[in-house]
Amino acid sequence: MNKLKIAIQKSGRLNQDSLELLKDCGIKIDNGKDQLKVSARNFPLEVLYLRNSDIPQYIEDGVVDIAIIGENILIEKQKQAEVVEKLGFAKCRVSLAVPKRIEIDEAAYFNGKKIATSYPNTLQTYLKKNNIEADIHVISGSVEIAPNIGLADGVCDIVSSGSTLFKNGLRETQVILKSEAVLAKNRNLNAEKEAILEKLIFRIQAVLRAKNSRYVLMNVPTSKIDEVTAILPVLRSPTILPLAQEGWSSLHSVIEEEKFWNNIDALKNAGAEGILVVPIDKMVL
Ligand SMILES: Nc1ncnc2c1ncn2[C@@H]1O[C@H](COP(=O)(O)OP(=O)(O)OP(=O)(O)O)[C@@H](O)[C@H]1O
Ligand SMILES: O=P(O)(O)OC[C@H]1O[C@H](OP(=O)(O)OP(=O)(O)O)[C@H](O)[C@@H]1O
Ligand SMILES: [Mg+2]
Repeated sequence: MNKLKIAIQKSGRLNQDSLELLKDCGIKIDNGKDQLKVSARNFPLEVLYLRNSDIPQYIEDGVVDIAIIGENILIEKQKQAEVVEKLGFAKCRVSLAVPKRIEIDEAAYFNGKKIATSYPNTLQTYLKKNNIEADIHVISGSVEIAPNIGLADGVCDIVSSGSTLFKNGLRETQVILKSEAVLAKNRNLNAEKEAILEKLIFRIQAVLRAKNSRYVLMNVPTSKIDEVTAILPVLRSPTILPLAQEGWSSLHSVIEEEKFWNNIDALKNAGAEGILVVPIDKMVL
């Protein structure tokens, strides 16, 4: 049987979350610490553990069919690949930063300046779009140290919490792009592989949807059911069961976690009590 080949980062920030996602999709694979290629035990999927920066080329060449990768790397490598699903982890941005003492915020500051980066294509595209002529100095890591050792006037690198910039006395001035882990695919998959991919995407979407949602149960005076229901942005309509105590009902529903917190006061004011919030494993609409 035809198998879909998926590239996963061998080690690094994406590795664990990628494997976890496949596991949550019910796909059983052995950990590839020593192996570079492992077949899933219960799904037509072959996992290849690769270096992040090599993956875009492998997708374009069809060495792998799909991959879990940071969208910023896909953009940087400028290879043929299609993003099919955003996965919600490894959220970061690629930004320009300067030493704190520089008080200029305008991108034009970088005219005639030297910028250290591991993302030369992303930076070049940004500079060109903004008519800035700067000298790009490519380094493969520890970019944030460059201004302190006199290697560059500024940096272009990944920022998440901002603590690496802070520790190195730098200040973020421009966000060039925002990124998160994505599922990307080769543009010319055959019909059989497309069918397997569709099954995988179906599972991934069920997992991601469930991650953001909660099952809520609450006790509500039966006379207040309409009022409480109006507050809850529900899937279809809530489940309502009578409580043993006369005049009270138990109301069950599914709600996005953020909306739950935004509506909690309104729910209580409307008479809901004994509110339970339960995680959901998978969610198929
Ligand atoms: N601090 C961060 N916070 C959130 N996401 C990040 C952060 N740093 C990197 N990322 C994202 O995670 C991806 C993997 O980062 P990681 O540092 O593990 O690998 P790498 O050094 O880019 O690649 P390689 O596997 O080639 O060594 C990046 O491409 C980016 O999309
Ligand atoms: O804003 P922060 O939360 O501090 O994250 C940003 C840092 O994270 C990444 O480095 P990483 O830790 O992946 O090390 P690496 O350079 O060895 O890849 C990135 O290159 C930044 O240096
Ligand atoms: Mg890194």
